[in-house]
Amino acid sequence: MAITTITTTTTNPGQHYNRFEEAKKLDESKTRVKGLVDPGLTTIPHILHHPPQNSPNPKPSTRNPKLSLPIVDLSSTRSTVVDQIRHAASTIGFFQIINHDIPKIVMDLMLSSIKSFHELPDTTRMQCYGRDMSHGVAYYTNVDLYKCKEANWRDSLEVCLGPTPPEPEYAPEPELTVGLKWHTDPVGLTVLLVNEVRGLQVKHVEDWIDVKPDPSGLIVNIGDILQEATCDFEETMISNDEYKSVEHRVLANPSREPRVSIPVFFTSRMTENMYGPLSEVVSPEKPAAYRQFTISNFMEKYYSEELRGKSVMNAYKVSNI
Ligand SMILES: O=C(O)CCC(=O)C(=O)O
Ligand SMILES: [Fe+2]
Repeated sequence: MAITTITTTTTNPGQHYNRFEEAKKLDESKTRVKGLVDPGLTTIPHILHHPPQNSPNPKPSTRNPKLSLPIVDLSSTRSTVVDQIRHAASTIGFFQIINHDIPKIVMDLMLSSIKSFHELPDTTRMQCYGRDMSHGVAYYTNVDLYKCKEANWRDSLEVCLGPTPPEPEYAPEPELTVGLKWHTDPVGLTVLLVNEVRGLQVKHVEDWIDVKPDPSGLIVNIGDILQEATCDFEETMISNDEYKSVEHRVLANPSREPRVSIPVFFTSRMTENMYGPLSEVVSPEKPAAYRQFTISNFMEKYYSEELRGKSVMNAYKVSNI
């Protein structure tokens, strides 16, 4: 793994700090960002300071004050649902689904069990800390801790659910987050369950839309690689810009109640198969906007950098070759 040392200036001119050393200290202490506030810390370490351009809009958008995520009601007729999803996927790139038949009690139990995991005594939880996904489970603070300039206020429990689920002793638990830099998801589709603590924002043209989650709904967003969920996972495509993988971020959580989110990422296997825009979405008027790629190459590229908007997708644009 390539590790980059980035040294930046503190807010006090003239003072420097070694970002890599601070990242290493945070990682090796296994305290995670939650562990920083547990003893009652009132200031945050420098590594978590973001420049103003990463900060949230101070006010809601004045251009589009009413913008919100489209709702797709899964109890409607199939053709209505298909039309609504197609429209949402090709405009905002995000939508909320309601009437999905997942009992509310199951959703609440998922959220509360994740919260309980993150609240386990340090000694128990620290045993799980690590970035190695070879057993299908990892638990760490900041996926790009050694690559990013500024760290996010976010601890994650990552579980690989398929094709081989984790061994039983590694209990699957998704993740808790209270702050995430703007990014797109390097997957086909993300289905997201969040608790009542707000924070998710979605970029639409020049605005950041505050997502107001429906308590019994699920949020869905289009990822960089749009996937057709066939049984053998072979039919993968980029929709040639027809569907939008949009930038989103999570604001730092000012409340005492932790923000819990459970994103389930649907993606393809890491094969050497070549993927690219499907022939159905390519025409003389709309030639392929992306070159062919392998999922493993795409993922390697994505995780070799810090989380950063659409930079990886753009690297595959035909116009950028
Ligand atoms: O926590 C959230 O609401 C969003 C999480 C997210 O965007 C991600 O994990 O990719
Ligand atoms: Fe995301």
